[in-house]
Amino acid sequence: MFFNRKQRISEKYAPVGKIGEGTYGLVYKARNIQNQSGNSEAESFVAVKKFKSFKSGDGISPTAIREIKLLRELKNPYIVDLVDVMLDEADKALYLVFDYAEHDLLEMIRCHHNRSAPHAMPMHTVKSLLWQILHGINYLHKNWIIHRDLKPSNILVTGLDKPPNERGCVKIADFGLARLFQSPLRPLTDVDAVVVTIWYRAPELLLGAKHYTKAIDLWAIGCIFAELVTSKPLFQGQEKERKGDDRNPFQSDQIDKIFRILGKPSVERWPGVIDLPHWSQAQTWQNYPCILHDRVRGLAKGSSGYDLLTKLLEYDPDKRITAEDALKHPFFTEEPRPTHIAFVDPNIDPYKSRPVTPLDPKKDIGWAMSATTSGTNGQTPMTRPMPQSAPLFSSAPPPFKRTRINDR
Ligand SMILES: Nc1ncnc2c1ncn2[C@@H]1O[C@H](COP(=O)(O)OP(=O)(O)OP(=O)(O)O)[C@@H](O)[C@H]1O
Repeated sequence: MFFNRKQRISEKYAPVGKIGEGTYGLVYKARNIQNQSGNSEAESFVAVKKFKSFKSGDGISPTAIREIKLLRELKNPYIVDLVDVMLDEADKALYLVFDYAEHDLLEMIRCHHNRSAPHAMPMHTVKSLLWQILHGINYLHKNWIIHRDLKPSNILVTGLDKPPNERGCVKIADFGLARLFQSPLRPLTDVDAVVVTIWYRAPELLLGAKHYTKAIDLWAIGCIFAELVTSKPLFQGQEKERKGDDRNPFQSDQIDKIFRILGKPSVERWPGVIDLPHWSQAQTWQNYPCILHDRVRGLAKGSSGYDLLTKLLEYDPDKRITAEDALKHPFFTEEPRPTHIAFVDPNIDPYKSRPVTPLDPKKDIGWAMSATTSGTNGQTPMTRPMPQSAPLFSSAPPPFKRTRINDR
């Protein structure tokens, strides 16, 4: 199924428009043409992620190919489905085709933050989103995959184009790609001024820990939980740019923002902190009282929701709650109970549809323009499913330029 059928991407998916530009490439909305055979099936959409050109001869390693295969085998209701992997011979690009989701948390939160009419996200929605995120991450962690880049734009949510019982459902995106296409501690800014947000980054990484653990995903989930409740990022540090050889500078402002809200960690509370490279510098800073309850007023101090939040935002990664234990927390057995449909009414989607930008012939080359080229001269780019040993990238592909997340 994965490698054995030769087929052009344009035979399976018709581009509709562009929906985004991430670190690795452009993302398009496309119509699934094969689903349209017969009138009975409803129109279905996919998101096609185009990874930038590969040079023939330079290669993706067999290990990376195995990992993409592995990603295709991961199936969970709360993980975005990778439905196809294709190579385009003409524009030398790799296309990953995902199931389409109408929303992401960045846009949903923005809708509640709306300056003219701010309104908090309903607690049923907050709890259902958090519960689904934890289920998806628990599944990934059980499969030994650490997401590493959890943030609101990577948490997708399905809309009304899906059947009623599949609406308002979380689909975690962008997992696994980090390990495939970036070095473990990717610089925060790259040659093309790509900015990676640090707001969801765990304190152990900020203080210089060299290894990713599952606990870093739980920290990010804690930050996202607080943001769902307040419609504002909890720790908004200023990113320090990389200079010269220093690819991962000490993000002192981000750690300062955390200390100012949670208080500075003590060695008694987090014994391992003394082994972290930047602790000697950070420990000299002023101490602050914990004011978390003041920042997350939607969760009363003695409530189960507040208790779960503090367990997710535990400084010591060894003591931080796991996804499995978080799912057993009393917060989820109290009313309102979480459901797999996060909308209050499955027939009403209160969020704006994802903006789709028209295709630009100057930028959207190859398959994205195939809808126009195929009709004229029949020269549609030849695209085929990825062969097992196909060379792609010998090293990480050049990242696309993107806007800062806080500017979006
Ligand atoms: N399966 C999908 N369905 C619908 N939209 C998607 C899908 N996958 C990604 N997107 C959207 O496409 C846009 C770009 O996504 P992408 O993951 O490439 O970048 P990002 O998350 O914005 O940044 P980064 O690459 O740094 O993580 C985002 O708005 C994202 O929500």
